[in-house]
Amino acid sequence: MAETEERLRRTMMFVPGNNPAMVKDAGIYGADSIMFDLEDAVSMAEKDAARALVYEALKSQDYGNAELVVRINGDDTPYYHNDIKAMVKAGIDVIRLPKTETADMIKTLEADVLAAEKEFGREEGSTHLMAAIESAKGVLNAPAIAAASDRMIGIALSAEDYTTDMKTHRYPDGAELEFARNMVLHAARAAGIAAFDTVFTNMDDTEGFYRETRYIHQLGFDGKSLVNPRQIAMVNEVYQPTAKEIANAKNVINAIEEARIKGSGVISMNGQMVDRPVVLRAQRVMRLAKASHLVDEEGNTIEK
Ligand SMILES: CC(=O)SCCNC(=O)CCNC(=O)[C@H](O)C(C)(C)COP(=O)(O)OP(=O)(O)OC[C@H]1O[C@@H](n2cnc3c(N)ncnc32)[C@H](O)[C@@H]1OP(=O)(O)O
Ligand SMILES: O=C([O-])CC(=O)C(=O)O
Ligand SMILES: [Mg+2]
Repeated sequence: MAETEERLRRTMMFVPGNNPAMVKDAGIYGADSIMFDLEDAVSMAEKDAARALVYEALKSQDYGNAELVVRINGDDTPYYHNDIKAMVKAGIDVIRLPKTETADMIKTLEADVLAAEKEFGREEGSTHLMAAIESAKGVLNAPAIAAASDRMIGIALSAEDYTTDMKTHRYPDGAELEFARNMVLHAARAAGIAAFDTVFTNMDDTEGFYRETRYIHQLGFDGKSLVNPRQIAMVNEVYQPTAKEIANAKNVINAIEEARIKGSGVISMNGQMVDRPVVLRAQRVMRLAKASHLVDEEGNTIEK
């Protein structure tokens, strides 16, 4: 992937760090990002064993092109420093801080990660960060959290803890999450990083999962945190562009290329103005189409 090209992050799947079979096989399902969990999926008694298991897996398993993320334990726990050290030593791509409430928490994490990179001889700055927003305070501070470090690649809403903090619970229509979703999304976009929607935990409610995914796709989220591999294909299906969107994107890209050759940055295509934002959207559609195996590297439609 070219350095400047935006990475697709439609699916970030939680994998309980204390489950050897799940940790071993996590790469076979095609998630864009695999998120090993050392926090709430792991009981206190298993914290050290889970950290060791994930460390060994990162050193020995091949997870292909998936981005590798770990959700560490918070800085108010005795596990936080050991989690950071082990994961940086193992060369994790991204550390996800749970229950992030302030920009200072990210700045502290950044300093701790830098110290670990120096200690274990890893390239300084190579460990990226993301924050999970799980409380009213976190939501209100989301813009500062998202902009707290150059290492930040995204912020995620975590609705299970958030609705508990708000003294409510999750409803099918999601009205209780409207403000938080919009805050997280705007904070991410303003900082130029990715926005992730929260998990959907009722594995039997396929219709509800599709409804929620279509909704967050419409809002503009990059993707969702997931708890089960069966959810990956459903998210990809919602995020894959339609044949009409792909055809239109190709026309836009061809038209702007012709305009560029003629020395112009804006042209009219079937009565519609085509300029930079339209081109950027078209390029994103083509990236999604490639990732969804609907077109090849050259942009030609793959016949099914
Ligand atoms: C609020 C929060 O903090 S959420 C984040 C913390 N929670 C988690 O991490 C939970 C992760 N998810 C899970 O543990 C499970 O998916 C459950 C408990 C939700 C459902 O479990 P099951 O009903 O057994 O799932 P299912 O039958 O779909 O499993 C099918 C296969 O996928 C595997 N699998 C299921 N979930 C995962 C996962 N998250 N990661 C990797 N593999 C998984 C199973 O091991 C099984 O593999 P097998 O066919 O080789 O035996
Ligand atoms: O990050 C998530 O979506 C899962 C989580 O911890 C929460 O909802 O509290
Ligand atoms: Mg949580």
